[in-house]
Amino acid sequence: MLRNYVKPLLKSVLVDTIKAPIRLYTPRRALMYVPGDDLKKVLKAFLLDADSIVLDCEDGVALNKKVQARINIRDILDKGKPQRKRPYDFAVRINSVASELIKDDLSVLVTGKNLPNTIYLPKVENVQHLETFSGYLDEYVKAQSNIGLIIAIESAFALVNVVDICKAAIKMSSKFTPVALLFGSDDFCASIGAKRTESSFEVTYARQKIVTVAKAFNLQAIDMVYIKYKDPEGLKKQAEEGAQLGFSGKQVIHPDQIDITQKAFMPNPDQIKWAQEILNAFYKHQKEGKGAFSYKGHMIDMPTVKQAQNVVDLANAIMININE
Ligand SMILES: CC(C)(COP(=O)(O)OP(=O)(O)OC[C@H]1O[C@@H](n2cnc3c(N)ncnc32)[C@H](O)[C@@H]1OP(=O)(O)O)[C@@H](O)C(=O)NCCC(=O)NCCSC(=O)C[C@](C)(O)C(=O)O
Ligand SMILES: [Mg+2]
Repeated sequence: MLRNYVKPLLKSVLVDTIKAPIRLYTPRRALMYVPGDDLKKVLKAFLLDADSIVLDCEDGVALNKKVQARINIRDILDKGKPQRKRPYDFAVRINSVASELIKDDLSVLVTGKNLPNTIYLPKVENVQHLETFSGYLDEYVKAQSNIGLIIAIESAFALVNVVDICKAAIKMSSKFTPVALLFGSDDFCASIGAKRTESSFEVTYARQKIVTVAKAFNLQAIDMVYIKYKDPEGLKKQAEEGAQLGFSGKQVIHPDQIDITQKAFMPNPDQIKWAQEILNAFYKHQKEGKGAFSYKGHMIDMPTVKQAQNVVDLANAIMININE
């Protein structure tokens, strides 16, 4: 299993020799949606191994089940975050600012003694949406809090505004911290009138823009859903492509999608070893006052060192989760 090969490596190669402080990193390789009104699925989700569990109040829940979804989620929060062998991100997808359901969601979901780790705000179109959300959070969350915020980009207008949205999110955060940009490809395709294809070439620009902007603002980038949940080969291909594009993780809708997706976003043992060697060589050369240096015939400078640090952060975070 994946965990079995990472653990010995972490013990013998990563943790013992790493010289840099381990930075906080919450992995979100698979971000698993669970309709909040469906208690059976909600309870099952906590037995699964997804890095992030998103209890949904939005589009996975029918209009006449929204109240039930809120009640279920609040009940779970009140009992305390369910324990799992491996720590995980407990997220809630509320309804969008434009939906007018958001106040009802927040009035139930963030007014108890326990908050979710992360709020996922769908269909963020512009800076005003964030300001409205931030105002509601100030109104409902009385204590100091630092909830993570996932910002979903799901329309042409949102994509055009994404840089401003990120700039504003980082400045305005009083009760929340932006942690990720997420690509809502189904709504996005509806917004631009694209026809879906097998290769997904119609969303290439949007995917690359979201990754680029996310990384520019030091946020995670979460790739689109693969809706054919009975097609593991297709999922693997799309998940690996997402990892190659630079995404940090991917949205999933079914338990069978978790393992394939998390493997696609997990650095393999060779990559972990490579990253550790680069970091060790970097620290040695820094002490000697050298910036760029040579490693196995390759010129290594800061961008490569940062890539190596990303690999080490992810591997460490998966095994030694620092989320809570
Ligand atoms: C597709 C469905 C209906 C098939 O559900 P099913 O029950 O027919 O499937 P199954 O194969 O029979 O399920 C096997 C077992 O897994 C369970 N199960 C199955 N799914 C889940 C789940 N998600 N969470 C937890 N448990 C789940 C299910 O209850 C069953 O448990 P059992 O063996 O104990 O009886 C089901 O998988 C499901 O409801 N998935 C979530 C759908 C959803 O949330 N969609 C909205 C998110 S995507 C979106 O909004 C778009 C986006 C981003 O905004 C944009 O691109 O714009
Ligand atoms: Mg959507």
